[in-house]
Order: sequence, then C-alpha cells, then structure tokens
Amino acid sequence: MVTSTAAAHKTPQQQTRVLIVGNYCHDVLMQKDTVKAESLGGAASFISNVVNGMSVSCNLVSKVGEDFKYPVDFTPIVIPTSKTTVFHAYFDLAIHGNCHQDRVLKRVSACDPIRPSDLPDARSKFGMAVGVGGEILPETLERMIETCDAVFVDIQALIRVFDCVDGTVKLVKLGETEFYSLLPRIEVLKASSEEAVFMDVEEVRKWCCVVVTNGKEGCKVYWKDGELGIPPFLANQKDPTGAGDSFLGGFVAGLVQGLAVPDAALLGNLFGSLTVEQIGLPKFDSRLLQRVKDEVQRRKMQFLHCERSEYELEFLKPDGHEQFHASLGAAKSTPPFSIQARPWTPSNSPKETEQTPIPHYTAQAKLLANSVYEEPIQTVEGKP
Ligand SMILES: Nc1ncnc2c1ncn2[C@@H]1O[C@H](COP(=O)(O)OP(=O)(O)OP(=O)(O)O)[C@@H](O)[C@H]1O
Ligand SMILES: O[C@H]1[C@H](O)[C@@H](O)[C@H](O)[C@@H](O)[C@H]1O
Repeated sequence: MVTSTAAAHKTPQQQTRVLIVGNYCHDVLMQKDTVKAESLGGAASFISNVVNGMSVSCNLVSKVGEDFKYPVDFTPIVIPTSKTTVFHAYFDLAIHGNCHQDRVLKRVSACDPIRPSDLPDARSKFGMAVGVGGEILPETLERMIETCDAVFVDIQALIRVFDCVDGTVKLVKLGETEFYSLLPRIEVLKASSEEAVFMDVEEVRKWCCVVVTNGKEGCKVYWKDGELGIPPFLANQKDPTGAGDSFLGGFVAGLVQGLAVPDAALLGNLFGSLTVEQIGLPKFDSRLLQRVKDEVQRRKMQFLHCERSEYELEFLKPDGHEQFHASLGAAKSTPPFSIQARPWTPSNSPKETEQTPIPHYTAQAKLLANSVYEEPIQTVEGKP
C-alpha cells in the first residue's frame, strides 16, 4: 500500500510518473578471458529502455565519467574526476546447479555515489532505487522515500560489496546493511533467487511486498498475507544480463498503468524473457511494443468498473489473468517480433536505418559472438 500522506496533496498530473535512480555503466561480457561483447549497462538503462518502450513518462538520475561512451535518452551527470562504472561479467566462472549463479561480476571501476542533493525536488509517483555499483546511499534511499509516493528497490542496490583487490561482487545479508530500517517505508523489494537467500523473506514480507525472480521459472510475489507464483514466457536465452532489470521495468510500467500486481508481474516476466534473447541492452520491435501496449489497454478496460485507489496495490489474482498471460505470449511469439539482435557495426548509422528505425541502435551491444554461453560461432568481422 502506498502510505505517503504527502502524496494525497498532489494530483498525478503534477508528478513525474517514474523516477529511476542508478548509474549507467559499461558492461563487458567475458569468456575465457576474451571479450565477447560490450554494451551499455546498468539497471537504469535496462529499466528506462522498457519504461520508455511502454510509453510511460520517466526521469532518470545517473552519474558517469567523461569516458562514458554511449548516447542515451536521459543525460547523466558527468563527473570529471571520476570514471564511468565498468563491470566485467565472466560467464565461464559461473556456478550452476543448486548454488545458482549465472556469471561472476567484477566491478572494474566505480563512478561517484548518487547523493540526496542530486535528486529532483519535484515529487514522483514511483521511485526506483536501482544501483549496481554501490551508488545508492542510505540517505539517498531515504530522500527517495520522502519525495516519491511509492519506492521500488532492487536488492542488488543494497547488498553488493566489492572485493578491494579485483572488484568481485559479493553479497552481504540485508539485515546487516544500513538500509534494513528503511524497508517498512518502501513498497516493493525485488530480488533474484540467488539474492533472496541474503534476506529473511518471511520477515521482510511483513513490511513490504517482495518479488523474487527465478529465471526461466518466472517469479513469485510475497506480501503480508499471501503469495503467488507468476508464470514465465518461453525464451531462447543468449545472455541473462539485465533480465531482472527489464523485469522490474515491465512490472512498474504495468503498475503505473493501473494493472493489479499479478498482471504487472506478467508484464515483468515478458520483458525479462525478451531481454535474455539478446546480448546486452535489448532493442524491442516497435510492432511488438504496440501489441503489448494494446493488450495492456484491453486489460485495463476490463477493470474500468472496479473501484481501485490509484495509490493502492492490488495483490489478488484478477479474473482473466491466465488469458492475459496467453495474449502477451501470443504477442511475443508472433513473427516477426521474436527477432535477434543485429550485430553492432559502425555502419549502423541513423541514416542507413531510417526506413526501419531501430531504437537505441547505438547503445546496442557490440557483439563478438551469438551467445555468451557458447563458443564463438561467428565474429562480426567474419560475417558475410
Ligand atoms: N531463460 C529465461 N526464459 C524465460 N524467462 C526468463 C529467462 N530468464 C529470465 N527470465 C525472465 O526474467 C525475469 C528475471 O530473470 P532473473 O531471475 O534471471 O533475474 P536476475 O538474475 O536478476 O537477472 P540479472 O541479474 O541478469 O538482471 C524472470 O523472472 C523471468 O520472468
Ligand atoms: O548492466 C548490468 C545489469 O544492470 C545487471 O542487472 C547488473 O547486475 C550488472 O551489475 C550490470 O553491469
């Protein structure tokens, strides 16, 4: 439930819909010490890609160094004395099986933290605290809680620590962080199944909604007095990077548009599944996005007669949920929507792609392989 009383004094028109807070980064995907792909990264970039794609207005606060090399929709704060955050993701060091970990991440450089004074004064409806490299400070999250009606947090912003020698990302228990006391004041905490073991879900669900994503199994939503599994969508996984971020983007885009939590989580699952099918930051086919928006619109129309406060999350599974899943699945699987990412080449210029615009073309991964899970099949240079 959105509890902020200040929210009641603002009309939705006066507010930014979604405020995304987290640093952009450079992602380098590695296998056997070889660079397989480079891409714009950071939860903020994956989330804004989805939220923009769903035509939901948003604002973004991010910091980078002067070395930041991707054009982006939301101008970041450039810190001349700092470098852009860089992550190397090692896929061959990953541990599969029970202790699921799809990749080992190393933070190679870290940009400055985002401070309360970097945040806009204006209120936002939904705030998203989505740091990747330790840039969200407790006081920053607290300020977001004060200025947003509802705050959504990715646990990776709270529990990551970084090896002081090689930057390897490690996780600490949520209860041992300075963020713990703020949990009763946030709306939703999202964690992957790997991260969820670093919190006591039974305890945290008393204070806020907990969403645990679980790769190709979909996700599970826990709230104070209930829980619900949300089914996945089929995907041909090439790179898991950003699946959780895109999930959160789709989830929030659904909630902003008035969907109930289970339906919004389906939208999250859909965008997670679309993301793993491409290497790096995905580009979504505009026709697919239009079909998804149409399905969301149709779903909203089904509930026009229901009285629901704009500031209240609805957890119970609404009638027609399975049908909504099927409709989104049909939208996803209708050709030619399930397209593969195009390899990045310097010739992917705006002029050359004018007839078939490709959003975010310049931010696409510079691909050196078809999947981060396999031996290199084809290099860009080797392509006919
Ligand atoms: N292989 C897959 N097939 C179908 N859907 C997937 C697959 N992998 C991920 N998803 C979707 O994306 C969501 C998020 O994935 P996941 O649980 O792997 O997040 P994550 O580990 O936080 O990802 P990352 O850290 O790479 O951003 C899942 O809940 C699911 O809906
Ligand atoms: O771009 C990625 C992505 O945002 C992942 O969710 C995050 O875990 C990584 O640190 C980041 O490099």
